[in-house]
Amino acid sequence: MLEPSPHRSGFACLVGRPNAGKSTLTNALVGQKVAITSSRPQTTRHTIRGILHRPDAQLVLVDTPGLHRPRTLLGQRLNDLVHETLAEVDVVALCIPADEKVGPGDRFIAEALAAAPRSTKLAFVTKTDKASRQQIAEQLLAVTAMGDQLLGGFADVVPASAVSGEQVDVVAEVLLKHLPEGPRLYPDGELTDEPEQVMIAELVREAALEGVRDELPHSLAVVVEEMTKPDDGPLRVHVWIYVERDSQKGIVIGRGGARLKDVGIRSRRGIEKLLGTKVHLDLRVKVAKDWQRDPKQLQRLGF
Ligand SMILES: Nc1nc2c(ncn2[C@@H]2O[C@H](COP(=O)(O)OP(=O)(O)OP(=O)(O)O)[C@@H](O)[C@H]2O)c(=O)[nH]1
Repeated sequence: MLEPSPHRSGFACLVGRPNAGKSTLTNALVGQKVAITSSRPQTTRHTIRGILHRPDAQLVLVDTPGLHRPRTLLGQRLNDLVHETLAEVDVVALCIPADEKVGPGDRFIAEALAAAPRSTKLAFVTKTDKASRQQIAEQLLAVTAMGDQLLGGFADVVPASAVSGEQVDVVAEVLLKHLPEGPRLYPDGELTDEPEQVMIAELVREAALEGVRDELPHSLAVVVEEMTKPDDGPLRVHVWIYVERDSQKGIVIGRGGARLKDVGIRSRRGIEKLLGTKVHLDLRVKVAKDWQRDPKQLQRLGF
């Protein structure tokens, strides 16, 4: 009789430039929307874990913010978070889009990975649906060469598309293959250990950012102030959206409050789906001046 293969478990983390497709790939791997995707860079603020369950393995995916050169205290905090995460995980995968040349941003991150000696390093060439076969082949070579040069080689380099689903199964297999032997870390069926309130805040944040100007992503923080359940009605969720300036408050609220109303309708749908119950959502917009630079405010807003 064949010996059953040992159970594997551990943590993996996808890193890469802003917009490299980390959140979308995380969602494709876990099969549920846990991380927040947006066509704007640098929207992933929290370390969000998705869990991949297999009979013989369990992978805990940690989705970090994009590693970037910090400009503000918030940027610095995000980078610290990334470095802490990198030092702790078993596998780190650098995501590089198939349709964009390997550049200084990718090399900056590869060098940061070299400073985390414990973990296995992989590379995923993402968004292959946007590139020709020729482009993908060239990108695989370029990424492999960069790995050889900067961190002694990637253990595996895999092309995939989270949008078409092509090769996502291979990405999962490769991530699991490099995990150490170990027991189950979480019960079956658990997809994320993010607190509900953080996920609710992220849903509102995503809706509030949809279709607005470029400087807003870094100037917006969302906090769930209170959740109450009256006997005779749906769950009431009170959420505050913080902006830095009055002008930004105007953008979020929109003419006659139309935009905020729309944000409320769209995020309420997501929250109801997440919680599986009817929700009354109360959204308020507040100005917290220069919150990105103020340690006290950052702490209050959960950073
Ligand atoms: N065509 C295509 N688009 C993709 C794919 N994966 C991601 N995208 C798009 O690329 C953009 C960025 O994707 P994200 O997953 O948010 O990227 P990210 O690396 O998590 O970005 P940050 O949170 O800014 O660090 C979004 O508009 C996605 O829809 C893919 O496989 N194919």
